[in-house]
Amino acid sequence: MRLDYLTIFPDYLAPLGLSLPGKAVESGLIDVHVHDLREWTHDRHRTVDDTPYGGGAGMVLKPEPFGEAFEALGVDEHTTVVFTTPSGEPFTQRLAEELATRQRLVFACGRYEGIDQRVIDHAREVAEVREVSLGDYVLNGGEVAALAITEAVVRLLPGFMGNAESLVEESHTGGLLEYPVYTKPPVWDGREVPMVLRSGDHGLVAAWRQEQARRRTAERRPDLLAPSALDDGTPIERAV
Ligand SMILES: Nc1ncccc1[N+](=O)[O-]
Repeated sequence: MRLDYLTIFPDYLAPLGLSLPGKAVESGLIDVHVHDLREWTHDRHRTVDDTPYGGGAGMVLKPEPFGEAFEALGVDEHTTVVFTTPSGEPFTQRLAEELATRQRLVFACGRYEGIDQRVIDHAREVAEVREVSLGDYVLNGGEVAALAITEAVVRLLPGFMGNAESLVEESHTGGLLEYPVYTKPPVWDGREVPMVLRSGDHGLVAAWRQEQARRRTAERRPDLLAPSALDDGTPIERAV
């Protein structure tokens, strides 16, 4: 998978060379390119933003640099352009799984009051476009969201996580939150590991974990259990 990032703060995406994504780069699983949007400006001040038509506070990112960057990067029908924006669709594990099937992602990171709408309209004519939000809060820009989405997507790529098994029982994979986990020592701080987990009875352990996952989900995320108004009747997969 090739990943390109368009940003006015390229240093913000430096972590892409570390931890999980870094390993994937070395192994050739992903090909990462971070681009400073100002590469596609031509004035002395390398201007990327201007005041909003219609008035209002703040600045809007101009369309020309993005248009030239998409052209230079060869954005086409084989590309998925991800605009990270608070007005986007919510980022979920399901969307991560969908993006993990794409051959190329180009992240367009907004800043200030956002990107001129014509950039998005133009991109929709030449590529697949997803406007994605990390959550219902306002960050200063889309770089943090691009990093988070990258990590969630890249770790799903076949052959990326050393132990593919660890991808199976995770929060949000089976529609429920993950059960509590324990490791040695058997007693710590006067607290014992639940005996069932040390019973060696895999059936009992699985049942206990399923119950813990359902209880935790009911307490913290009842929305994951209640059929939503948008429910099309597809049953929610249960954690194994
Ligand atoms: N929440 C956000 N705030 C600003 C820019 C991008 C954002 N996001 O979630 O992608």
